[in-house]
Amino acid sequence: MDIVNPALDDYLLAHASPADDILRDLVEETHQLVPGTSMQITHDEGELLTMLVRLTGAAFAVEVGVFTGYSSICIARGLNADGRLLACDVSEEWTSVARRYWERAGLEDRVDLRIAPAVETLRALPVEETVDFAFIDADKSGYPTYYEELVPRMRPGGLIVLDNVLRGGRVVDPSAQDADDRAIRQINDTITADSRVQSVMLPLRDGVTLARKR
Ligand SMILES: C[S@@+](CC[C@H](N)C(=O)[O-])C[C@H]1O[C@@H](n2cnc3c(N)ncnc32)[C@H](O)[C@@H]1O
Repeated sequence: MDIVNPALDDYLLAHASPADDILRDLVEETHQLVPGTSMQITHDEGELLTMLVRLTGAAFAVEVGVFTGYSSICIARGLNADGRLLACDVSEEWTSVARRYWERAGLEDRVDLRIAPAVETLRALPVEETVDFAFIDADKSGYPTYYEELVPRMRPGGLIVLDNVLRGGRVVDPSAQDADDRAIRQINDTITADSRVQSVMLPLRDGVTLARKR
């Protein structure tokens, strides 16, 4: 199911501030490494992340799901001067690409990569309100857990962004019942009912939720 008319999707993509050579090269290399992949966020979503990180004045950000590093570059670029990004993934192979591009973008000192199941990395953080910005874009069945680990660690006014919350429209297809479908419906309903946050779901690409801690 198209979330947005494909022609309008192209138009939207063409009307975000343009990507630089680093991001363009990363897209090309990623598609050579994983042909046909849809895992990488698109450029307009990346611009949105950088803008949101800047708007929240973030100094400490957490990313769950690095892959080859597109979203981490966008987040790290929005951090304030001494900002830090804790980046969680399980793949040495994919994040080795990310490391090269962080270096090329001059961001390697800002990113702390942890190769481990993200739930372990998140649970190892003190339960204190220190996180300014978080982006969740990893295994869909983990979203409810990642969200619950992050909310108590977000500072008031901090923002959690979740990707793929529409699952290509499967959220409104009653016959779509795999574990990921159920997890995404669960987290969408949880966030809507969660008085700790103010939330809105955007029909950008595969659906993006913004949840701001009150
Ligand atoms: C959709 S991709 C992330 C795309 C990335 N945000 C980007 O912009 O290119 C999902 C990533 O989550 C990682 N992942 C899957 N399960 C994970 C887990 N349990 N803990 C941490 N990362 C995980 C995968 O290795 C993969 O790199």
